Amino acid sequence: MSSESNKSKTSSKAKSFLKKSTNKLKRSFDVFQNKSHENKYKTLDADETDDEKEIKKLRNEIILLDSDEEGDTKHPIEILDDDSTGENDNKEINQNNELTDGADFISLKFSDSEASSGDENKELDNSDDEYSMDDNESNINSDRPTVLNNTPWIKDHDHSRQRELSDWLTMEIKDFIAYISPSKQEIETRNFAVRRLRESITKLWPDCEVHVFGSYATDLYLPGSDIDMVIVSVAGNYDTRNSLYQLSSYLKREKLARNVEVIAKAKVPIIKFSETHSNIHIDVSFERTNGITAARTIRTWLQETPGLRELVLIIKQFLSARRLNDVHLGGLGGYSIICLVYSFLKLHPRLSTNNINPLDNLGVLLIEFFELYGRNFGYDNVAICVEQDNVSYLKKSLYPELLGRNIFQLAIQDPSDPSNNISRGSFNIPDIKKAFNGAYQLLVNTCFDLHNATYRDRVGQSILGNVIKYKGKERDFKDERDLVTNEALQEGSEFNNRIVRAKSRVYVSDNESSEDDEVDDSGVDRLSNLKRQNINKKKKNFKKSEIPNKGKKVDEFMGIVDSEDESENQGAIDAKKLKRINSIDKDTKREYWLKKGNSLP
Ligand SMILES: Nc1ncnc2c1ncn2[C@@H]1O[C@H](COP(=O)(O)OP(=O)(O)OP(=O)(O)O)[C@@H](O)[C@H]1O
Ligand SMILES: [Mg+2]
Repeated sequence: MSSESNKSKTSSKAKSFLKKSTNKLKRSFDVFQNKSHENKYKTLDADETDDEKEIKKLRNEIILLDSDEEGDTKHPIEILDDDSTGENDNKEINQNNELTDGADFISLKFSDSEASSGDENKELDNSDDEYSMDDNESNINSDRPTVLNNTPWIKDHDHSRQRELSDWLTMEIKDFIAYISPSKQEIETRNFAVRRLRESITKLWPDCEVHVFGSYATDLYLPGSDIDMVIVSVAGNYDTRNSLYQLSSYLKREKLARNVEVIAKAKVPIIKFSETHSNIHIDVSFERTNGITAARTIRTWLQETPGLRELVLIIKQFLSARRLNDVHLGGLGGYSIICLVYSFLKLHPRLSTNNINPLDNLGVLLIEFFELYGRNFGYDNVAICVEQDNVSYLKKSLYPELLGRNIFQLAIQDPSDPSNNISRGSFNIPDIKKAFNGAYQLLVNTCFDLHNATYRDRVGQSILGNVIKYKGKERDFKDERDLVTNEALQEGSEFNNRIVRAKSRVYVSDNESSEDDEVDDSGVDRLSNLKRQNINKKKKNFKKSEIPNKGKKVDEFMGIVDSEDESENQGAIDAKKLKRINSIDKDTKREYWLKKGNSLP
């Protein structure tokens, strides 16, 4: 057969594949374009439970944050305190605050009367809108004070001569990301804080390991983001109230922490504090490895999904500026934001068919993100699944474990625990949805206005300014991530590599392998296995039927290695964690072999 006909065969195959996958994706998106879909969000407020009403009430009593105050840098970029003289520091948000009086375009105290304002934007409103744009929002009305001070990222970065507004927006997004990305000094400060805490905590508890997860370990942090740390040990015995209080006293005594708070009664008990040198907020949890696993997954997503970091940081800043990112107040946490953006990008028909380049189309993608989650997403019908190789939408009704008390609750299935809804705490979906819809309209309106403006009027304008609402300290505009290593990111990646190497050495004989065995082959999961084993040891005697009966390398699989095997395994698995696992005490080993022996017929 000629190479020509081969070529045409391949290209028709490729076309048919493209068509099939586009159709599949179109179907996925059809969920949101159901013509008969009835907008039920108008009545969302009425569905609030008493708890939610109470928390809403509380939200209006949030103390204003003062980012300059010693010991509090949690949200240096909060917009709540708009008063540069500092006169209003630490006052409660009251009816005059910009968040409650609707001066921000997301009115947190949304009422029917507010909904009917905004006539000037009527033609852009759709009939379902609960949101109407405030007159003050337009970026380009010359009667208003310049927004230049609030948009430092456009300084010396003028894109006003771009013909396509979407290109301008893409460039502005990139400028903002460079502006908000960490400087060398910020990375060093975070590294130092982690090192200092790790060294001190392992002095107190020599048998523990201190890991970093969350946004610092994934490079998805804003200047004010906290650092999430977890203490893990082979024995798994640090998840007690006693440990919580022991560590919090130690941190205070050693002057490692300020503003220490012990949250003992939560589902995940933690200690919260500010690290004394850096003032960075730290959350320490105990004996939970799922955050480390999640960080590993997110790093992989970032590597394979261009545009993810940019959009996540924009959405994070957007929600943080409106105080809609705090899960304790029903907001959307960092992990949920990542999953929303990731699933959006993976399921975007034009991205998954390689029809457009995400980095060249960040502007359009941002608008589409706001459109999807602000207007079209069927929160009541659709759950999001971000499993490896299976990013998809699920029919919510088939997953009762993901349903919350409210049918409009956002549902994101946790890839490492399918029964966990990552966004279960985010009960304030009505305001989040309004905010996204507001951002959509604001961006569309601003682009429309700028499109019709003269080039002279465009100079010095920003498309993103009112969406971003950045009011933090002036930054140096330097993304210096390539000048200094983020040690948490590096440790995480090294850990990944070790897992890949370890995977190739781990096997169980075919006829004896079980599903459980095959998933649990990472260092972290070995640790979990071992912990589970220890817990079992404490709780019950093994019945014969429950005793593991694995293939010849099951000991390696379980992280339990006899001394003669050690040299071989040590070469492949030089991880500190695994060394620790390998050096578990002889009683555990004996117990394990005993059980193994008992299982023999
Ligand atoms: N509801 C949840 N279910 C399971 N794991 C969660 C949940 N919320 C948080 N986590 C874990 O905690 C980590 C940190 O969560 P967090 O919400 O602080 O996000 P983050 O990426 O660190 O964002 P930020 O920069 O705002 O702190 C997540 O990466 C995830 O591993
Ligand atoms: Mg965090």
